[in-house]
Amino acid sequence: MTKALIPYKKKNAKSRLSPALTLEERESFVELMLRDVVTSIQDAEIEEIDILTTPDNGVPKDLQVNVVLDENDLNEAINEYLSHEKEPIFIIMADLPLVRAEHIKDITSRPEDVVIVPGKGGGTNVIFVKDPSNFHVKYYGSSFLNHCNIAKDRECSTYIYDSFLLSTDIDEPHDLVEIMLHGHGRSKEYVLERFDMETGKTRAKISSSDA
Ligand SMILES: Nc1nc2c(ncn2[C@@H]2O[C@H](COP(=O)(O)OP(=O)(O)OP(=O)(O)O)[C@@H](O)[C@H]2O)c(=O)[nH]1
Ligand SMILES: C[C@H](OP(=O)(O)O)C(=O)O
Repeated sequence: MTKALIPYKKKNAKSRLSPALTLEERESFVELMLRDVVTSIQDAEIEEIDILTTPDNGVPKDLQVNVVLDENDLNEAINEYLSHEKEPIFIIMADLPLVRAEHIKDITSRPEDVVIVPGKGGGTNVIFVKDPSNFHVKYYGSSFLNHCNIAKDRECSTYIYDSFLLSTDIDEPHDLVEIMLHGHGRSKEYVLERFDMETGKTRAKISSSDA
């Protein structure tokens, strides 16, 4: 049975959003994005969700998830987790509030050994791996290429899942407008409350609602 794994960091999360959000706002906002991701996974009928986080990062108690604590960095913590798993794992980052249940159902029903969803700029937003102990992750930098190479080295058949919404991780202020345009759930409510949208002849962008 497929399990979902969400790596999650709350403390000083999303430093690249600092030009738009204060520390307190970023820490509240990542929790709302996490809630939206969890809801979509539950809507996709994946019953077991593990949130991999560090001891000082409170996961809201009302979420129906398991909390797995590991103080090591992202790659070490995930690789330790994968090394003990025998069933398929759907690894999704917590900064993907645009994910829908349909994406998750499509990805987890693929026949290949590994499915990778690229993030913009070379990152990796989702990895679905059928045999987790035969895989390891290498996030940061051009992690999409790292993960394609790891799958190749392990002789895994691989599918690259092409999706605008799932490739849109929320890293930088300009990504917030995508939540206004295409989001749902609590993160969308938050962004609509906190910012205005500027539209015109150029791309839509956020502006401060109290400007
Ligand atoms: N368990 C764990 N998760 C992490 C850690 N660092 C980041 N994450 C999670 O990994 C995913 C991708 O992280 P980033 O996009 O780099 O998020 P971030 O580190 O909060 O953002 P920046 O400070 O802007 O780089 C998100 O789901 C984070 O919550 C970590 O040290 N441990
Ligand atoms: C974790 C990292 O996220 P990014 O910095 O690309 O958002 C990656 O996808 O390798």
